[in-house]
Amino acid sequence: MTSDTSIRCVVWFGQPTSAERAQLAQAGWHTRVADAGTQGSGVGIRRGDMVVAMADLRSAGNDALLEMARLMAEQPRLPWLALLSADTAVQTPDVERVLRASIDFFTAPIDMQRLIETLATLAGDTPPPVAYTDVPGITGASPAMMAVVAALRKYAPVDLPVLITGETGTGKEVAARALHKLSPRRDHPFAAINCGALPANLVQSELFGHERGSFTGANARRIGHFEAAAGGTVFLDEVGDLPPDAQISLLRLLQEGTLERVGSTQSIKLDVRVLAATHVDLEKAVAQGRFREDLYYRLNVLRLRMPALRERAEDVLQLAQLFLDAFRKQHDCHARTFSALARKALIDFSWPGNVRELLNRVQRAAVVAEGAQISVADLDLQEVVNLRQAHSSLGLTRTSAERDAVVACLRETRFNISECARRLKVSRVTIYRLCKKHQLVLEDMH
Ligand SMILES: Nc1ncnc2c1ncn2[C@@H]1O[C@H](COP(=O)(O)OP(=O)(O)OP(=O)(O)O)[C@@H](O)[C@H]1O
Repeated sequence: MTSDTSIRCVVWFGQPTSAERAQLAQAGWHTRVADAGTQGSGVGIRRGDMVVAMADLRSAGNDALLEMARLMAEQPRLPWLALLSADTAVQTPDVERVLRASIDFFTAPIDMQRLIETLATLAGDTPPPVAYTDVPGITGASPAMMAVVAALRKYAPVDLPVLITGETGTGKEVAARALHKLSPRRDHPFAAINCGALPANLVQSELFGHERGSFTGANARRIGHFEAAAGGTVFLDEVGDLPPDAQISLLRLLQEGTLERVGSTQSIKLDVRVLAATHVDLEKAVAQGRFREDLYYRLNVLRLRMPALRERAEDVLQLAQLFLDAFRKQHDCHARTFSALARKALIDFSWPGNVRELLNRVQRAAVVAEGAQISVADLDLQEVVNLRQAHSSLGLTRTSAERDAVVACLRETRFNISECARRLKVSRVTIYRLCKKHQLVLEDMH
């Protein structure tokens, strides 16, 4: 974190041009030129300063390059950026090492605007991810999330039950809280109850309360969660787990707006809005007789489906950065961003545990990451990368086998396209298409 007195400094290993220095100064960055060979770790970093290191390879000779790679290995906590000339040989091992250790790289002519934007991101200046100010807790700008936000705005002021569906960790409770906060009930209580976690013999008393002496251990009158939330909203998570007697009581509350405490026959009038969530197929539970059909219709007046994270890949990076930034505010952690490979893995992963899993993985990665960027290994997503590589090498194998088969058949048929098509059991047009795809020029092959 930077403080008011901290400075923003680019420690430049190499030679910045005066125009580059001037533009950085204008953006609030002080440039300190350092010599990789002599300065090593003594770059004069003050605690609290925001420092970014620049590995300028544009005119670096072999020795400077080696020094730079060594320095980067020694200073993994510094965020490094690399500058390349148009003819830097990027495939050489030393340049590769530098690029791997860099958060980003820029090729001459340097796009100073992008460079300054990157510095601002590293300093934490980027505007927070799109968080809908009037829809608290909801982040994401994907079309699927926009649809959710539109539904939340529409449903919030209507005093009817909402059935929220979606896989585990998709944000059903977040959506329920948003509905409450956007509704006229916002100044009254919000109670979230996981029906699956209530002890079976106490569900009725937990939800609707009990009178003194109504069962063994009921030493005093107790009001239940519904009464405690009077005037507000009750969110019933895993509503499909409610036992039959609690289903009847809930139906009565929804139909007549009344409840009875366990051990009492007195009806109590109550004003609460009920939101319910399920990650199981409630229709199936109705068909199997495990859930009352009349209650299902009462709860399912308005329906909201929370999309799985894999359906909104656009949101993954935004959420990941949001979770990392939030973690950094609370903990001393070096990680500021994600490596390019880690970003790709985050997008490619299927996220069976949805947003909750993303949050957990990012927090764990932030703890274990050694440097400024979170790697694939920190996220424990190495398998995703391996799978992608396996797919791409399978693709390459298929492509080269296809090319070989076409070339062999063309040779055998003495470049008779009709005969080749007949033997490969494809049309003549397909043979021409395959020749084009594999860049086979028929005249060259004779
Ligand atoms: N759109 C979002 N923006 C920011 N954080 C989110 C979002 N959606 C979910 N989260 C976070 O993900 C975690 C899981 O969300 P939540 O508990 O609402 O999921 P759920 O669908 O109710 O899960 P379950 O079915 O397991 O009860 C929470 O920490 C929540 O804050």
